[in-house]
Amino acid sequence: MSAAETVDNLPERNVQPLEIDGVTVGFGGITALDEVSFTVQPRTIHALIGPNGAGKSSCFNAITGVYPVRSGRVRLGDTELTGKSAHQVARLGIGRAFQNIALVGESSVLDNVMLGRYSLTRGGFLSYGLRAPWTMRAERRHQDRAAEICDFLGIGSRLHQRAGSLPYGDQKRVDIARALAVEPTVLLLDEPAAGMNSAETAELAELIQQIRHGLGISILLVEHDMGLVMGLADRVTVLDFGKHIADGPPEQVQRDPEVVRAYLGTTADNPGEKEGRP
Ligand SMILES: Nc1ncnc2c1ncn2[C@@H]1O[C@H](COP(=O)(O)OP(=O)(O)OP(=O)(O)O)[C@@H](O)[C@H]1O
Repeated sequence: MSAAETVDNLPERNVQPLEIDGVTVGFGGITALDEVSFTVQPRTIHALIGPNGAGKSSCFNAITGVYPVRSGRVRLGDTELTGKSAHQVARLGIGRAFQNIALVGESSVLDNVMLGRYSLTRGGFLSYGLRAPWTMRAERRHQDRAAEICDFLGIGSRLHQRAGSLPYGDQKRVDIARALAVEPTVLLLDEPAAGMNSAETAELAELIQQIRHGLGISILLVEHDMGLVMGLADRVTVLDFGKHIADGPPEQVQRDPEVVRAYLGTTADNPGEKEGRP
C-alpha cells in the first residue's frame, strides 16, 4: 500500500453538483428511465419520488454504476461517472445506503463500517492480508476515522457490538456510516424510512439534517414517506413510468397537477384505480 492511501492523504473533495443528463436505462423492451435529467446542487437535500415502478431505483443504479446507461451522462462536477464501475463511483465520491439493510450481522459495527473504508484503499483486503507494518498503521487510521463517523452518527458506543444485535434504527445508522466511510460528497439514501415507526422516522430526519450540515455534503433521497420528503427536501424531482414529470421546491411539486395525477391517477374506465401499476 502506498502513502497515497493513508487517511490524511485522501484526495481533497470539493462538493460539486451531481448532474443526471438525459439518462436512459432499459431492460430488453422495458424502458425503466427515459431521458431523465436533473441536478443535485451542492449541500442540498434532493428527493427523488414517484409511484411504484417509476424508475427511482433504476436511477440510483445508473448513478452508482450498477446498471449500464443506454444513453445520457452522469457527472459529478467535471468528473464523468458514466460507464464507471460501482467501486470507482464510490471512490469518486458517491456513497450509497441501501433500502434493505445489508449488514454482516455477525460482524462488529466497526468491521461493517470498515467495509466501506476498504473501497478507499487500492489494495483492499488483499494488501491488508499481507499485514505489512505501514498497512497496519494505515488500517488503524482508517479505523479511527470509521470510529469518528460512528460517533458523529450516535453509534460510537456500539463499535464492538455485533451489528445484527442492534435495534433497527441503529442498524440503519451503521448502514449510513458505511456509506459515509467512503468520504462521499453525495450520499444516496434509498428509502431510509422504510420499516420505521414515526418516532424512528423523526430521528432519521434529524440525522439527515445533521449529515448535511455537519459534513456539508449533498443528499439524494428516494423515499415513499411524503411527510419526511416534504419536511426535509430543498428540491424534489418526480418520476412517473420512467419519465421526469416535475421538479422544484416541495410546496410547488405537491400542487403540480401532473404529480397529483401520477399519485392519484385514475383511468376513465376504471375510476379509483391506478393506471396499470405493476
Ligand atoms: N433488473 C431489472 N430487470 C428488468 N426490469 C427491471 C429491472 N430493474 C427495474 N426494472 C423495471 O424498471 C421499471 C422501473 O423500476 P424501478 O425499480 O427503478 O422503480 P422504482 O421507482 O424504484 O419502484 P419502487 O418504488 O417500487 O421501488 C419497472 O418496470 C421495473 O420492473
